[in-house]
Amino acid sequence: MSTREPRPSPESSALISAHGLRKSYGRTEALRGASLELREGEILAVAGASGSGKSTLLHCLSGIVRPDEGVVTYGGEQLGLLPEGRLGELRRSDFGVVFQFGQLIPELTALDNVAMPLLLAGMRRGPAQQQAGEWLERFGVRGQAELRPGEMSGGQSQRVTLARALVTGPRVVFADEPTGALDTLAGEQVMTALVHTARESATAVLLITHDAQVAAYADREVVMSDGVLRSGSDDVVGQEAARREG
Ligand SMILES: Nc1ncnc2c1ncn2[C@@H]1O[C@H](COP(=O)(O)OP(=O)(O)OP(=O)(O)O)[C@@H](O)[C@H]1O
Repeated sequence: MSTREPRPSPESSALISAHGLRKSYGRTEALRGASLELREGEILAVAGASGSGKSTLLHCLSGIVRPDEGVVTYGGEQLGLLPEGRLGELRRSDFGVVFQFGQLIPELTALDNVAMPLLLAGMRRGPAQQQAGEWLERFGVRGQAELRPGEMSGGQSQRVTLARALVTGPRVVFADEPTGALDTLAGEQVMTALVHTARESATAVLLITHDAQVAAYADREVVMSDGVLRSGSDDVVGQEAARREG
């Protein structure tokens, strides 16, 4: 369904790299020199205690928040140097985001929610709805196409959210506790659907979770602790370098 060009294998170099990220909110240092790499097609879990800085990291990597210090590079471009317009374009075309809940537009049906990013990208209504329907099918929620978010279960609603995040064929999906509000079975269905689709389309996934069972779906896991990533050999090396420089 994606029209993207073929890309190098998942073993190739970093798609996104972050080096020495620092971000404070008032006196709270949410990030204190975090570095990591996400490779093409890789599923990377970021674990860590509540308040350790995981969501802030995701916001910096996806260009939602600008770090106070440090560099995020995506596909060779430094996000910090991009004008707001280009950053917005990149977020719409190359990045998909899935949060814990509440991202769907409550007034729209599941079908229209999933068609929305395609309409924003300039696709006509008919083809956008057709493509949205195919993505609902893929995530097992075609039967819910005409329902609004308030009329669906949490698991169904999250699968619609995944369809919406993936419908534009992003190269990276940022998922912040995507199963956090679900029971075990619904969580497993959502993770299976996400991982299957990501593998099929070689989409990289940055997955934030405190749940070891969810992290087990990833290729690799790093742990955030007090604003730095403490494990994962590549990342530790990056942080050591950032500390020496900083
Ligand atoms: N917009 C904000 N304004 C003020 N403080 C913030 C903001 N965002 C995050 N923080 C603070 O920064 C720190 C890191 O928060 P962050 O949400 O990144 O952690 P987290 O590891 O994702 O936590 P959780 O697992 O509970 O979601 C926390 O102390 C938090 O209170």
